[in-house]
Amino acid sequence: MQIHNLTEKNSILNTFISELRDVNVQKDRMRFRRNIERVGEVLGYELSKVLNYTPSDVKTPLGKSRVNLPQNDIVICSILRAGVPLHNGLLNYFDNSENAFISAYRHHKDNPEDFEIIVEYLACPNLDGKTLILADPMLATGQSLVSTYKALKPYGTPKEVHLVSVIGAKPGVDYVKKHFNENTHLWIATIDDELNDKGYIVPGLGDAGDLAFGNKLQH
Ligand SMILES: O=P(O)(O)OC[C@H]1O[C@H](OP(=O)(O)OP(=O)(O)O)[C@H](O)[C@@H]1O
Ligand SMILES: O=c1cc[nH]c(=O)[nH]1
Ligand SMILES: [Mg+2]
Repeated sequence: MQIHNLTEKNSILNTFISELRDVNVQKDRMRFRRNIERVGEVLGYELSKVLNYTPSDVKTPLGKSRVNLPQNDIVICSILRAGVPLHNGLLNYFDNSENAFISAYRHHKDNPEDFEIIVEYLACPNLDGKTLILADPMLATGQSLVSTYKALKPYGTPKEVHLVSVIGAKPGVDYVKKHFNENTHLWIATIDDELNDKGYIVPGLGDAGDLAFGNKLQH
C-alpha cells in the first residue's frame, strides 16, 4: 500500500485538523462537518495528481487551449454516518463521479472492547474498471474499511483503489495494509500512535459521527 500522510509536510491542512481535534471548536457542529469536508477537498486534490490524464482542446472565446484532463471513471464510496461530510468534500472536486453508500457500525457484544462490524445498507454502481475511492474519516482498527471493501466485491473489480481518511491510528493503518494490495493508495491527513481499549484513536478527535450529527442510541 502506498501511504500518503499529508501532515508530513506543513500546509493549511494542519489548521483544519487542529480545529477538528479541539474540544472547544468541536462544539460548533457545522464547523466540524465543514472542516471534514475541507479535508476531503484537500485529499481529493492530492489524489487527483495520480489519475490518468489525456490532452484535450478547450474552445475559448479567442482560440483553443490544450489541457490535460483526468479520464478516470470515479466511484466515491463512503461509510455512513461520519463519511458523509468527507464524501461531500470529494464530490466538490470530482463533480461527475458515481457514488456508493454503505453503512458499517460497531456492534458491541458483552463489553466495550468486544465488537464486530455490521454492514447493512449498501447502494453501489458497477465497479468494473473504475477508480474506487473509499472514504471514511476515522481509520481506527481498520475493520470498517476492510469489511466495506469485502461487501463491495460482488459489484465488480475496480481498476484501482484509493482509501481516503482524516485521522488514522498506526495499528489500524498496519491492519489495512495487510488486507489491501500494494497498488492501493491511502490518502490520510494524519496518523496517531495509539488506540485505547475501546478502539478509539488517541489523541484522535473523539467520535466523528456523533460530533458531525449528534449522539445516537446504542443498540
Ligand atoms: O477503523 P474502525 O475501528 O472500523 O473504526 C472506524 C469507524 O468508526 C466510525 O464509525 P462509527 O461506528 O462511530 O459510526 P458512525 O459514523 O455512525 O458514528 C468511523 O466513521 C469508522 O466508520
Ligand atoms: O477514534 C475513533 C474511532 C472510531 N470512530 C470514531 O469516530 N473515532
Ligand atoms: Mg461514530
